[in-house]
Amino acid sequence: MAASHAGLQIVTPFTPSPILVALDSVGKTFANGVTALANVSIGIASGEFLSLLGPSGCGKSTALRIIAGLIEPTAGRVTWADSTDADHRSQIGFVFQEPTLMPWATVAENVWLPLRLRGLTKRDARDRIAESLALVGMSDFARAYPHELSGGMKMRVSIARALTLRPRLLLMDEPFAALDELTRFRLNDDLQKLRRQLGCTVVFVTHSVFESVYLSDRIAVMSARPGCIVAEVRIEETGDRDVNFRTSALYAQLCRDVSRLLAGSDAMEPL
Ligand SMILES: Nc1ncnc2c1ncn2[C@@H]1O[C@H](COP(=O)(O)OP(=O)(O)OP(=O)(O)O)[C@@H](O)[C@H]1O
Repeated sequence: MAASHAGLQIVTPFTPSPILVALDSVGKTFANGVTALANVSIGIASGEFLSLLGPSGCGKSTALRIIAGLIEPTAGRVTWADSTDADHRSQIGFVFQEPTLMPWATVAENVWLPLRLRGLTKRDARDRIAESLALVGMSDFARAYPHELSGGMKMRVSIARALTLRPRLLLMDEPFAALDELTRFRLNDDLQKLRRQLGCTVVFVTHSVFESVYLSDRIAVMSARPGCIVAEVRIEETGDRDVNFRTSALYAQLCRDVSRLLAGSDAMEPL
């Protein structure tokens, strides 16, 4: 262990259990010669909230897309602990930075999409659509169109859509980066509740130290490109993550510690 404070543990490396998905020496060099990731190894524990925190361009989205199976790594591999099924897409929900809603379709029709792609009629999907909208507090807007919604509401719909298949793993790529601070805080709180309610595992990409400390059980700090994990920080705070936590001395201390790690990440050896 490299360092320890009340509520924070910096660990090298940390192996949680039971593992849901593991990245083993994963690297990615794109066709244009850009190496986005080098030698990334990390286990994602069932039920944990893991943030990938790093500077812009360090390969966070690339790592997420590799976990999702949207792109293949050029080195190493991704393994799912308890499944030999080659296609894990049905176990994954993906939330992008933009809500990416279909503008011509209602909120309910947007949330129906993943079920529709699996052959469910709107009638068959009705209960699941209603449940998913209720989870994100959007039941009253089922018939609205995206242009009638605020940015935060669109993101709620995008999260509802990602949850319709009740994924084991929710992958979120800077979902709140474009939102104003108050909306972001509210969605952070609601995401905490959702995660507790559904018990799903979350991998969350962000370059916000504050957001990562507020939300995570563990933060993987990445260095600039080619991205690799240089530190893993475990947030030991087990109480509610709420306004009291956000305004506490502990939270301020944790943010300071993680900021320092991030600032020094380029000089650190990969884990
Ligand atoms: N399809 C692609 N082809 C070529 N290069 C790519 C491709 N996708 C990403 N890259 C490059 O890989 C590097 C990592 O990109 P990535 O989007 O994963 O970083 P990031 O950490 O998520 O960045 P940000 O925080 O700004 O979203 C960048 O230099 C980017 O230009």
